Amino acid sequence: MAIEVKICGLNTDEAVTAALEAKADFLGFVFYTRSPRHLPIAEAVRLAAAARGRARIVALTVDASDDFLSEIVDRLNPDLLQLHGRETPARAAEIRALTGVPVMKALAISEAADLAVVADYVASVDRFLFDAKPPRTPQALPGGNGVAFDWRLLAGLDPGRPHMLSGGLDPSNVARAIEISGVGAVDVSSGVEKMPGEKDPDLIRAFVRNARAARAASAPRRDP
Ligand SMILES: O=C(O)c1ccccc1NCC(=O)[C@H](O)[C@H](O)COP(=O)(O)O
Repeated sequence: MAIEVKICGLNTDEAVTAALEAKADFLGFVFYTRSPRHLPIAEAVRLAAAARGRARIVALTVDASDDFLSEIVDRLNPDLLQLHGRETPARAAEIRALTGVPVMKALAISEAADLAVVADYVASVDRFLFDAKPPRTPQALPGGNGVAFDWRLLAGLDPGRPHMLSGGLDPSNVARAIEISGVGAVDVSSGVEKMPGEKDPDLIRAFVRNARAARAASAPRRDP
């Protein structure tokens, strides 16, 4: 079964076109003002128009308010909400009920013990995104830092929901990351950029190609 690929932090027509032509499965738009990938909602709506029906549209937020989430959902109509902050299981369930949109909870991983919270979230979310812990620096973002974690921690894991691996992936390591972790889906942001916030179409194409060429060790769960 083909590996699913999400390209996150898209912010130009050129990058969206590259991701669609490469047949990425998910296109992520970041709504977080501290990020170099942050987009005003109107710009995300414009960029996402080309993607609708060709790839799933993901809206990434960080501890967003009900009002902001409702505005994103009303205007962008995303297929998935990526929760990349400190949202609790109760808050994730609340957001899913409020918006009616499936949610993917990002969990920061550096050791096996960090996976224990999966059980707390499983009833409240539709997908998991396993990402690295951000560096402990004042300027670090909650994600998109280009930092990897030990992919072996995910080998053989069944979190009860479809899951994606992210954190420090790039075209040169994505196939190995898939083979070691056994995941059926991967997510990338800074590994397909020339500099923070500036996507490189060639790297996007190479990432998708190399991910699809990897030998998946396990059958991925599908949908939503
Ligand atoms: O990308 C951002 O700027 C960002 C900001 C705030 C929260 C999350 C963010 N990105 C999350 C992603 O989905 C990234 O794709 C994921 O963390 C992997 O990033 P990278 O290691 O740069 O590939």
